[in-house]
Amino acid sequence: MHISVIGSGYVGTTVAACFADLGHEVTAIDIDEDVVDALNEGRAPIDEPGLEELLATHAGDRLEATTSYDAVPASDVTFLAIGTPSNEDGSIDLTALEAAAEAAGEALADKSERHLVVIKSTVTPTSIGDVLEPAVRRGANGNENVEVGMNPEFLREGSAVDDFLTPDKVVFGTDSEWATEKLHAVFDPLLDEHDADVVETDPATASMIKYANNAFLASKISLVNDIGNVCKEFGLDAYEVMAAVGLDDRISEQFLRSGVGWGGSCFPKDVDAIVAAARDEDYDPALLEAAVEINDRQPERLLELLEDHVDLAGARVAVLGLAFKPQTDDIRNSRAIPTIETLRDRGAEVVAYDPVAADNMRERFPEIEYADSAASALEGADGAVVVTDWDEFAALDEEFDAMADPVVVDGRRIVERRDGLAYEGLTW
Ligand SMILES: NC(=O)C1=CN([C@@H]2O[C@H](COP(=O)(O)OP(=O)(O)OC[C@H]3O[C@@H](n4cnc5c(N)ncnc54)[C@H](O)[C@@H]3O)[C@@H](O)[C@H]2O)C=CC1
Ligand SMILES: O=C(O)[C@H]1O[C@H](OP(=O)(O)OP(=O)(O)OC[C@H]2O[C@@H](n3ccc(=O)[nH]c3=O)[C@H](O)[C@@H]2O)[C@H](O)[C@@H](O)[C@@H]1O
Repeated sequence: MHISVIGSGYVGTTVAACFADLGHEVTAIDIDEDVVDALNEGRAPIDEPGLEELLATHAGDRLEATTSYDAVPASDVTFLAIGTPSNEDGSIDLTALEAAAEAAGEALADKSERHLVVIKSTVTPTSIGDVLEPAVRRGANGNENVEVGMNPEFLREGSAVDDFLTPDKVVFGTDSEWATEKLHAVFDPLLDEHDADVVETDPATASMIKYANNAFLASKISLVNDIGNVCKEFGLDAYEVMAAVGLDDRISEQFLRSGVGWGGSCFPKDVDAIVAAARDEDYDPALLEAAVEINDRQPERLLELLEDHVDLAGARVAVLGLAFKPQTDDIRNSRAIPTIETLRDRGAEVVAYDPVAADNMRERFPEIEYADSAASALEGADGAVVVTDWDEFAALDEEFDAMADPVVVDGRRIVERRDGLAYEGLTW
């Protein structure tokens, strides 16, 4: 099959490279020429394990990239993987996706065979019917051969290729059997290799499945954080408690790590977007609002625990970990951001360290100090907090002895407790 993928960011690049690997002819389309050049040279514009290898194998062969939409009508199916950020009020901003949907429609205005345009981006349940399908139709000048479907994506940053190629489920949201069959033709090479559940539904339900998935996972972590805070009050270890709770199949052992909370480019924006969409329909999703509030409070609790040991005004505090999770340099909505902001508000001098994300954080906080190792961040510090669970922090030991006062508040349960180190766990 010939597939065009519009948008070559985290999702679009991964999807395009994986479709090529599954044997399809793929054209990746992006407005960013640097991204297009990188793809054509077989280089990954983003850092994801396994992606560079796939691109190097397929670029110039089954995969090509371009800034032109001319490849759209020549393909059998088109996927749209454009960003869907938040407006100021948390609601979904469809501007970029709507523009790309209309441009895809324009490219298809004269196509005489049926063509499926699939929304891969995360969009609210009314987005396709109210905004995106009309945009495609407007562009296509009413060409009845063009149909719109939805295929939400569940991959995680840091394991994008592996997650895409070994999904638990794939969701096809379509308005016709023909469109469902097209999506089967796209995904059957994957489903032949890997057993995954296939959910066939309509586009609005498919959109909601994606939000329900992310809202559930984010709320699960917030619930675990709430329970973890209670554990801490009783002097109990939330990790021991949740390890036992997770043995219940109905709960599962995954996403039970309590601590400083969830960040990243999707959980915060997606929970905000579905909350805003629900409020638009005059429903207040109280549990989702509470999940956000608990998440916002965790960095503050981390620093309250530090303040039990250190007077923050004038103190030198090491912040270990800046990325929103390990194995990425992505700092979007990282819990390190409110942590650093509050430390500075309280008059602390911040020295930050992350193995890969420091350059990105420097753009956000150019005025703080960045150390080139955890050891040098800790040297002479009056206190330390751990915000990201990088493996290397588990090996820290005598480095704490070089602190002015060896105090660490661990927001991710990664540092080893030992004599001579005042250690506080956030929820243990
Ligand atoms: N990042 C992730 O891990 C996941 C993201 N998603 C969803 O997938 C969607 C895309 O997210 P990302 O890939 O992270 O976004 P991104 O921001 O990394 O990539 C978007 C790409 O679209 C390009 N673009 C913008 N306008 C264009 C146009 N008119 N024509 C062609 N290209 C255009 C940009 O240059 C950029 O390369 C979002 O809705 C997101 O919520 C879903 C699952 C996972
Ligand atoms: O829609 C998306 O973009 C994606 O969002 C998340 O993926 P991602 O944000 O890449 O990363 P996760 O591994 O889910 O971690 C998100 C945040 O939760 C935190 N987390 C995760 C698990 C846990 O037990 N505790 C916890 O605090 C992480 O530290 C991180 O800050 C989802 O896991 C993906 O399924 C989804 O496709």
